[in-house]
Amino acid sequence: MANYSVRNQVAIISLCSPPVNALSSDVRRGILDSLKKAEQDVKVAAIVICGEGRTFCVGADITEFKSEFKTFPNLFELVDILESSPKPIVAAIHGHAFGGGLEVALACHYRVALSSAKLALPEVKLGILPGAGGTQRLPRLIGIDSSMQWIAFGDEYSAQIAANIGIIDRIFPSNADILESAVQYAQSIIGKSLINRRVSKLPVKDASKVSHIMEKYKQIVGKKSRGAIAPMVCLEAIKHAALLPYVEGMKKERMGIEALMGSDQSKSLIYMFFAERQVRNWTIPGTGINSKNTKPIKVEKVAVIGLGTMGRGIVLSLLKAGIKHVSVMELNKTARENGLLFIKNILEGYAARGTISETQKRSMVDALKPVSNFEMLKDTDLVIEAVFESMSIKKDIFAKLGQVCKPSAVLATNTSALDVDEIAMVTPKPKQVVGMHFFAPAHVMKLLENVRGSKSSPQVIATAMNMGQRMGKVTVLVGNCHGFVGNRMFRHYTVETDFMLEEGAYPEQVDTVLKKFGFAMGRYQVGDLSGNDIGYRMRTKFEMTNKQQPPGAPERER
Ligand SMILES: CCC[C@H](O)CC(=O)SCCNC(=O)CCNC(=O)[C@H](O)C(C)(C)COP(=O)([O-])OP(=O)([O-])OC[C@H]1O[C@@H](n2cnc3c(N)ncnc32)[C@H](O)[C@@H]1OP(=O)([O-])[O-]
Repeated sequence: MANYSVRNQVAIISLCSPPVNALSSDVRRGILDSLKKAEQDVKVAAIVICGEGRTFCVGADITEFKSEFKTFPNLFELVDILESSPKPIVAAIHGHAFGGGLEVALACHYRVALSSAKLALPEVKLGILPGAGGTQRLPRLIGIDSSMQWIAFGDEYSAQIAANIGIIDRIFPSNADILESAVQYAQSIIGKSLINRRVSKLPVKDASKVSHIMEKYKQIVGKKSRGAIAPMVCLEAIKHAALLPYVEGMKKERMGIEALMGSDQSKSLIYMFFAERQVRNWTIPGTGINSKNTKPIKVEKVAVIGLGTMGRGIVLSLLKAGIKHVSVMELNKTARENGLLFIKNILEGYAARGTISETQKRSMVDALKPVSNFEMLKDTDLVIEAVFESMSIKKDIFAKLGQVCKPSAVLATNTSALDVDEIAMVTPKPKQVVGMHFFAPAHVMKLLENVRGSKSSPQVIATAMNMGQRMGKVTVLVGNCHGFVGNRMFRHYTVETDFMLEEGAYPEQVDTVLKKFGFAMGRYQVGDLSGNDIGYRMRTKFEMTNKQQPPGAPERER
């Protein structure tokens, strides 16, 4: 749906489809009907398209993909109708202009945005390409090179970056009223020629360099998006913008999206998109307790115990989440020094690449508080233990934490398989204990498995879930059983790869095939990173490794 009103010669078309103004068929129809009204009204001299609520528009409605091409106007028809309007149209962007939302904005004659707005063409992350002119209009505005960067990786950019490269015409402060500012802007452009404002009519500036740029991105995409089909199809579509007239380029873009939509890769990525959102709505089966009716405990001070591979990654995740007080406890002096150095080097790297500013880097370093004894953790809100995977060591630590930490402190164990209830029982308040199972390297991997012990209180669970979301993790609540969910799934994968070793393959051969298929790391590389000894200890503990078996006995018999 879209609402229509007129203010001082300016027609306002506001997208109204909470929560994110996705371009469903109703919204597209609403825009078209409003546009007709504005064009027919002689008192209207300019048009503003904006979004109601928290955002401008996040793109096509993913739930309607199956019928996307069937209902008029579909998005690729709508953008051409908008661009050919005889009255100037200004896109007023706040929140997000993503995917089809940005493509609508590119079809408008002017684009203004709040400085806090974010822009992206993230279709590639759904296994498709921008199919409403994005691959044809963006290169005409910002060139082939930047377009390949934006479209083949789908990352989001700030309004300021978008303004610097020519997508946004005017930025307003983040606290400005976007609609009021856009209406004033629209009044200022009334009567101006639209000749250079229709992006599809512009030439592509760096068109002559397309082959060279294409080669560069093919190399990058081949490494960064191994096995993914959509990024290469995106590059091809952008190449056509340089080589073909707009109308022909659009035909190629359409062929690209039709080929990708409905592919297994796209179906899986769309499934993931919704699944990642669904897990935020956690529930404790059979109790009526859920994310909606349980509040997390306020967490300002966090401590991490252990600065090995996992601990370092967890500390970095907390710093990136903006936690201002992260105590790090590692009794071994060399491990402590190495760990802190590792963390600082990673932060330096982020700052050098521009992922964080120098000021953010300094405040993250300031947030690091090395501590040398348990007493120093007494006013910590959340402690995450990330030491060696040994029940006796963990029990020892939790017994001490139970003595020194304040009663409301949440005590989390980063175990990958151990019984959270057994750990909790050594503390005076087992309801404060929960599992937070990170995956190595914890500052990179998006998955966090929070383990609900039989005594964990709803508030403690809510706190762990909330902290995961603050860290930007896909945070899943699971029950307490051997290997939880992640490692139970991973086990089937490792069993099959281990069969291959038994049948004569080398670990590096197995890894090469897996990486070629699209895995970021091979299975044996993962083992080296997280420590093969951990798996060995688990198997031994559960008597799955029978030392009486002769060498060469297949894994299923060991
Ligand atoms: C021909 C077509 C060509 C075109 O090029 C194709 C496209 O545009 S493809 C599209 C290209 N665009 C994209 O890929 C952008 C996809 N969206 C995003 O990346 C994030 O939503 C965004 C970062 C924008 C906001 O993050 P946030 O503030 O944390 O908010 P949130 O993420 O929690 O979402 C809130 C609710 O909205 C739901 N929902 C969201 N988007 C869509 C959608 N497009 N559709 C339907 N639903 C959508 C989401 O499931 C959730 O529902 P629930 O029931 O409450 O769980």
